Formats: sequence, C-alpha cells, structure tokens
Amino acid sequence: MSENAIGTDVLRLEGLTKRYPGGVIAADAVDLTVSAGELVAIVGESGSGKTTTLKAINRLIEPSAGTILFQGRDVLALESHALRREIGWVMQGDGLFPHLTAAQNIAVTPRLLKWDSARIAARVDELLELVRLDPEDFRDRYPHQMSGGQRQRIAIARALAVEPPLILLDEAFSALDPVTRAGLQDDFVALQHRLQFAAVMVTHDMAEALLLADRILVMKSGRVIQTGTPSDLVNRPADPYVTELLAAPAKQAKAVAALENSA
Ligand SMILES: Nc1ncnc2c1ncn2[C@@H]1O[C@H](COP(=O)(O)OP(=O)(O)OP(=O)(O)O)[C@@H](O)[C@H]1O
Repeated sequence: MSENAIGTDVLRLEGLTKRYPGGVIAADAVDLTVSAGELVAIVGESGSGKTTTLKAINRLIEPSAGTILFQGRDVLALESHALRREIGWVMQGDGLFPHLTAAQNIAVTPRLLKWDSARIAARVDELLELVRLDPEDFRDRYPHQMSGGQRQRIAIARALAVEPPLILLDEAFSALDPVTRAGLQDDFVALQHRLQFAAVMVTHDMAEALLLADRILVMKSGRVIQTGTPSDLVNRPADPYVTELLAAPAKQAKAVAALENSA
C-alpha cells in the first residue's frame, strides 16, 4: 500500500455500463475516480444499480461497455481471480466461511498467495489487534461463536489481510444494531485514515454515507444523478431525488435536536 501516495487514483470508472439479458440497464455510463485514502459511498434506492457497479469493479459482474482501471490497469485485461486477491471485499452479513476459525478465515488470501505459516500467524494476530479483537481470545473461534459485530470485524480483517489498495464494501454495516454499527463505522474510518487504502461503499443509508464518505455518488435507474462531497449534496442537491434521499437523515437530526432543546 505504501506505493499509493495520497491523491493517486486507485480506481477509475469511465462510462461503465451494464445491460442485463432482458434489457435492464443497471449501470448507465457511470464515471468515478477514487484516490488512495478516499472513501466513496454509492447511494440510491433499491434497484438503482449500486451493487452492479460495485461488482463490476472486481469482475463479479462483467460490464457491457466502459473501462475500469485499477491502479491504471484495465481490469478486463487481468485474470479475475488474481484481481480479486488484490481488492478487499466486505459484504453484508460478513460472508465468513462457517467451518473455518477466525484465524483461518483471515488467512484465506495469504494462503492462496502461499505465504509461509509463521508470516500468516503473525499477520493474523496483527489484523485481530487492528480490528480491536484480542488475538488470544478470538483467533480460534468459529463464526457462530461470535456476535454479528465481531464477525464483521473479522470480515474487515480478512479484507485487509494482504494490504489491498482498494476495499469494496456492500452494505457491510447494515445488519448491525445502531450502537455496534456506529462503533465499527468509526473504527473502519480510523483504519482507513491510518492505512490509506481507497474504499467504495454501497449503502442504501444516506445518513451512513453523509457520516463516513469523502464523496458520495448518487444513483437512480442506473444513472449517476450527482457526485459530490456530503456538504455539496446537502447544500447544493443537483436533483429533487437527492433532496428526497436527504429527507430521512434530516428528519432524524431535527427530531433529536427538538428533544435536546425541550430538555
Ligand atoms: N442478474 C441480473 N439479471 C437481470 N437483471 C438484474 C440482475 N441483477 C440485477 N438486475 C437488475 O438491475 C437493476 C440494478 O440492480 P442492483 O442490484 O445493481 O441495484 P441496487 O441499487 O444494488 O439494489 P439493492 O439496494 O436493492 O441491492 C435492478 O433493476 C435489478 O432488477
């Protein structure tokens, strides 16, 4: 990761388009650039094309048109399994292998890359510390022996195992209760600032995007409606749809403020 100076493009989407058989255009000429150390959230209503866009980046979905450059390399020219080892992936509901311990889950990619066992063991402990789980306590636990929040911490550790320059998150925090979720979100952002990987996060939750992202890409029916900082969106929404997405967090903030004022 050290070769990624802050501000360097890690990912560039140019005219990314996905047309599914049957004719649905799930992503329609999507442009996006993500730099090292930057967190971009893709937000939109259900069916707007967020997951399609995310999955095209690591070729879980093959695009119909457009270019995806990862560290300047066209992903379509790369072998897809090798590409996925270079890009971290955290999905909703953790996606851990149930029959593997926390340590074995974290070690999946290092093993594929044929790291020796001493290096893997040291890295597993380092990663457990990084996601604030005691290695002694957690390395031999199976997923069913951990809480949802702890499992998601393991999933993040697994995604970071080989220091990828890019992490993709698909509704990674959505299934957690609000307190666990807020703690993990804070820790994730702190980790990102420390390690300077680029991140693209899909979320249906505008409040989460406003709190975490450096920039937000708003999608509707496969099209990019607006790309901007949280402040750009709040102060200069480009479309009534953006205003609509902002209404829920604004309403919540107002309700809490009203209660505080009434005390
Ligand atoms: N394999 C597929 N075949 C055909 N159409 C698909 C396929 N996958 C997704 N779609 C369609 O593409 C559009 C975008 O779907 P996508 O999953 O990218 O949206 P999303 O914004 O991630 O939605 P959600 O928030 O509900 O996950 C939808 O209309 C969906 O029905």
